Amino acid sequence: MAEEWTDLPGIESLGTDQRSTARKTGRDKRRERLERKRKAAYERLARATGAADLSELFSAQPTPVLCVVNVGYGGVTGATTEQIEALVAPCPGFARVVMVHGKPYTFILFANATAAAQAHTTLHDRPCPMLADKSLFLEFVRLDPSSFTRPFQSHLAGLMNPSPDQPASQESAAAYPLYVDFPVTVNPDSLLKSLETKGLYLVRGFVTEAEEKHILELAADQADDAWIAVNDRLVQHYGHTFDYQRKRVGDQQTAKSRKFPAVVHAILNRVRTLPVFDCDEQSPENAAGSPAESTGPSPVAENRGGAATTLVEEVDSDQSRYVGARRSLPFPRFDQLTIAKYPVGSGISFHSDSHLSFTDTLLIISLANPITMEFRSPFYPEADQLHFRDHLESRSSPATGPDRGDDVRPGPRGITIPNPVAVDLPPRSLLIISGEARYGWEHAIRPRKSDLLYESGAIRPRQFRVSLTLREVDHAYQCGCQWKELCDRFRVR
Ligand SMILES: O=C(O)CCC(=O)C(=O)O
Ligand SMILES: [Fe+2]
Repeated sequence: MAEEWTDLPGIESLGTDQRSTARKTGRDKRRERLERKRKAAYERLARATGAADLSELFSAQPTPVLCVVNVGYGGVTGATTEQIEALVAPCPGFARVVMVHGKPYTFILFANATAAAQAHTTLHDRPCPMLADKSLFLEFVRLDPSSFTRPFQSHLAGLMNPSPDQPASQESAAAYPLYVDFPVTVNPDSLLKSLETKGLYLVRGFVTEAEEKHILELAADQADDAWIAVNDRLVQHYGHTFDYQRKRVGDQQTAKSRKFPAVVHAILNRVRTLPVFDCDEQSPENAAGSPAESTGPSPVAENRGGAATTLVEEVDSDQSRYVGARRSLPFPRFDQLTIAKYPVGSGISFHSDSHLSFTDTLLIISLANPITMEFRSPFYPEADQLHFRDHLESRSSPATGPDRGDDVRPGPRGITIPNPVAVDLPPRSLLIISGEARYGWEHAIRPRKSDLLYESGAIRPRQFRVSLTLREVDHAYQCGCQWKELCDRFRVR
């Protein structure tokens, strides 16, 4: 099948233009740019599908399904189902668009291979005015079981032929749960509870509406030049700066202010009363945001997710405040605050907050709008999503969730934490990242324009979000954790 692949348009010409820059015309340069984009798009698709050879996925012969290699749903350079539908609607034999949320590609289904071939001729490798003149790269999808993932294949087969005497449906693609490869949003409390065993706690509704309003107003009042642009988000540091180049804590002088806003102190004083914290550890006066006092090594600097997180007692109290395990985490002397503004589409790449710069236990407060944060760990195998789905299938309310069940095999019940795992952060929530979740896992917010909600199966468009991240500077600048691959003490400094 490799020969088939080399016949695919455009692939042979990758990187072949070696002429000197001096003699390049504007047209040559445009062509080169396009070739680079094409190469990157096919490489991205190979990574996203895990295909060793793209001939496993694509056919040189027309089939009724086209894959748009370089347009996915809602990413920064993505599109919506409706945009792609509008683009292909004039093509004879067009049936429907299928976008796999969170993936960089799109499928277009046609009544037959001839119709797909015509659309290929019309659209492939041509600038698309509806998508800011982006050139689309289209391939015919192989319709045998090795193509793409098996679950996707079975969904695709169902879509193409919903019943023997019914033609392929024209319904909106959003009605179909084609999200099999996408890490689901974790809202079931049972799964959140199992994440607590890793040191991750989500406290919904922790910040009051009045506090939220106050902080959002404070943020809105700041002049544009008071914010530092870090990729697509904007940040301000209090207490200490953070140097994103060197990936370590910076000085106090260049921080926006050495003092935290008063409202943050009020919130921190409530945080320390949560059952996860060992309340008697420190007095409230020097517990929160007193950078001038925090010059010696922290009493919790050696904790590193170790014995102090021993489970003491289950607490099953007021749902709106906190439900979780009582632990004896020492309460850090939080002295570094980052306020971040996330415009729609922006995120933060996977990272473990500097082990050397900060002690155990980080806080993330979400304001204004929800966002999905993902956690992954190199210390666990990539999760078998089917096991996780088995668990979800076993929940009692199948009617409220999307129909994900048609290829779920009977499997072990109980909770398997997926890797990566997605946690939805509602506005006014507090996320506590401690112990293994802090040292042995990385977290990220994917830069995209929407999140997929497991509970409803809905796609939730992103909206502007503000976060507060609170950490304790480790003045000893040391770490002895066991999670070496994620520890910056092993990075060249
Ligand atoms: O803003 C957030 O929600 C996360 C920020 C974060 O992970 C960080 O600054 O290290
Ligand atoms: Fe972080």
